[in-house]
Amino acid sequence: MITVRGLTKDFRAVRAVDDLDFTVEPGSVTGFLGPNGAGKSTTMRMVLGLDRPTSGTALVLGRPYADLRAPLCQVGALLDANAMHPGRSGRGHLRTLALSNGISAARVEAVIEQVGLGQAAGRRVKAYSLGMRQRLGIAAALLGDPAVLLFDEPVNGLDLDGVRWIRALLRGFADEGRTVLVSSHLMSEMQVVADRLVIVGRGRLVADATTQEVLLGLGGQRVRVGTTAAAVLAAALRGRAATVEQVGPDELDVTGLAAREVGDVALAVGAPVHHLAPVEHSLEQAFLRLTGDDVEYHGTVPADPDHTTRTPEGANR
Ligand SMILES: Nc1ncnc2c1ncn2[C@@H]1O[C@H](COP(=O)(O)OP(=O)(O)OP(=O)(O)O)[C@@H](O)[C@H]1O
Repeated sequence: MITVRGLTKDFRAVRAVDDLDFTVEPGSVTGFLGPNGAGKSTTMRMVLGLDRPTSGTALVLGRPYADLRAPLCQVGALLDANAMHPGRSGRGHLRTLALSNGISAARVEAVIEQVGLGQAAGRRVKAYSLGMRQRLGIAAALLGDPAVLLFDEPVNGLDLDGVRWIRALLRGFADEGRTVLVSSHLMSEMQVVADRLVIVGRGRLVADATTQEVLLGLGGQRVRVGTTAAAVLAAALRGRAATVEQVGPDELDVTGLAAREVGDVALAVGAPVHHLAPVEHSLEQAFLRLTGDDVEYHGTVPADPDHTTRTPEGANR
């Protein structure tokens, strides 16, 4: 388990992490999601004792990382796949780590096989592709067979095979009961792999919920209804405490009532219904709604065709 409480980190004038609170439980994959510069890496570094918090705590298995007796056997981490001695072989890199942590050479061979580097283990790291480095970094994280695993952007730069392999690996670790925290700025990736999401923007917690809850707008299921009596229906729905947004001349988005209830209200006020369906949001849309104001660096993007469906009420602030 990873427990983060009131975690804050300032780099001079920059508040990289701002009073974060969240818990990562064993047995599921928790996605740590946020735009570039949101503070994900800094948070992970503090969990791993590599950066000192300005205030607050980050505990692994109930202790600060520095107090763990055999850290490599309790926590495995992949932070930067390029942080390896380029002149060493993959096997040499793992043996050095193993030696300094009392881990056997047999275990080194086992993790080499587990990550599929058998053929390449004798080659120097500088000849490795990014995908091979990621595999080697993951082998290092697995060396001590730890209960807690942290991966910072593990699919960056990987081809589809590599991405699928990582997905299966993360799922397997969670199913074994390990605690798995995996950061990414790729919403589509997290939608596939994460059971829970901790979403940050500008260092602050934006959402902490199951992936399903985030997809449903953090509990606010939305129903889109097409009717030529939009004004009448909107007034009736508001009378039932629903939130209603006109998204087209003959179209309303309704939050706070199920599709069936919206249909019943329409029938009661005699509003003809042309279509009626729950709106499925992709995680990408939910993410943009949640972090829209918290992106550190905005680029210029084409107009969002779905902009009309955005409302602020899904945000958990
Ligand atoms: N060592 C440092 N010195 C000064 N500022 C830093 C340092 N490390 C991070 N920052 C700043 O802290 C903020 C958070 O950065 P961080 O790398 O933690 O974000 P991130 O969510 O991991 O981003 P990315 O997805 O781009 O990796 C940024 O504004 C960054 O510029």
